[in-house]
Amino acid sequence: MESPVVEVSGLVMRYGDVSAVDGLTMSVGRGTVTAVLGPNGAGKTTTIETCEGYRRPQGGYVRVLGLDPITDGADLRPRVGVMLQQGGSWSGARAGEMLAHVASLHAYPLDVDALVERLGLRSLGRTPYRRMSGGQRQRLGLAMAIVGRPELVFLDEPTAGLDPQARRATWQLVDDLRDAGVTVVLTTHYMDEAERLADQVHVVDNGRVIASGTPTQLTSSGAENTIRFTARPGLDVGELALALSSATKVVETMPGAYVVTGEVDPALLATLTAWCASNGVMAERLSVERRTLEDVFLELTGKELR
Ligand SMILES: Nc1ncnc2c1ncn2[C@@H]1O[C@H](COP(=O)(O)OP(=O)(O)OP(=O)(O)O)[C@@H](O)[C@H]1O
Repeated sequence: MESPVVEVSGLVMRYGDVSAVDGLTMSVGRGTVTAVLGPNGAGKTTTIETCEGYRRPQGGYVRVLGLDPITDGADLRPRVGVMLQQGGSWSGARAGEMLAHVASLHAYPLDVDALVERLGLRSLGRTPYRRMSGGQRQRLGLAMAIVGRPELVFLDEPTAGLDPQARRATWQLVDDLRDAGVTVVLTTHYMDEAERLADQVHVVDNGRVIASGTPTQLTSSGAENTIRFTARPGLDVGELALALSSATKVVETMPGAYVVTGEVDPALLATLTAWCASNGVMAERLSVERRTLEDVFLELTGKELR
């Protein structure tokens, strides 16, 4: 099997008495988009910053492109793009200048002008960094992370605080990176973003990975999904439930409104419609509702605030 692009094994990180990362293990395959999700303070940023070589593991190890991010930092820097949660630019610098500077440090940079256009940074003109809005800084940070055509990009909350247009532009850019074979590791609090972008999701809580999989695997594993339909009131829900399977529940929530919960698969749907047909029932407005990644996330990490 191809070796992972990022390998984190048993990582332990503490800040004084605070355990930030507690034996975290995950790997990232080449050319994939991986989302790291977790509540505030779960240890995502600490883990990513360790992969970027900003922190030294206190336990376990981290390999990036097969190298040690600290001792092999000089080899890794031209190959890895980094977008930090907090900007990282000189207060007087202008977007075009910053990008041109970062581009000049790389052998085969992207076209700076095209990138400026793409991320809507053109209108900034001579605006210095300190006067840019949060979203503009964010977009500049993203541009700086990718201008050097890296093989691997770390994006820490790339769309936090962005307006819907900029969010979509960022998503498109991540899609393009994947198409170009670039490996992307991102953290996000937007579950729809993870669902939309990620090939692989790792859910982190209390400094450990507590679930991993594709968004579809996570939303369908052991899933209690739901079918809703309307029909004439007073159907024999007990008999219907029996016809479906022992683990399925059927409830008439209001006269004529039915909710079926259980492991919803194609066979169950077929049995349901067959039962309706043989009982002369016209099921209307039938919909299958899959759990969202947000539902799964809240089930895994609980609902209380961190
Ligand atoms: N420099 C630091 N000094 C002390 N404690 C820190 C420091 N950085 C992080 N921590 C603590 O380590 C834990 C993990 O923080 P981290 O920033 O890695 O979490 P996160 O998952 O990225 O959270 P968020 O989603 O809020 O960005 C938290 O309890 C945090 O308070």
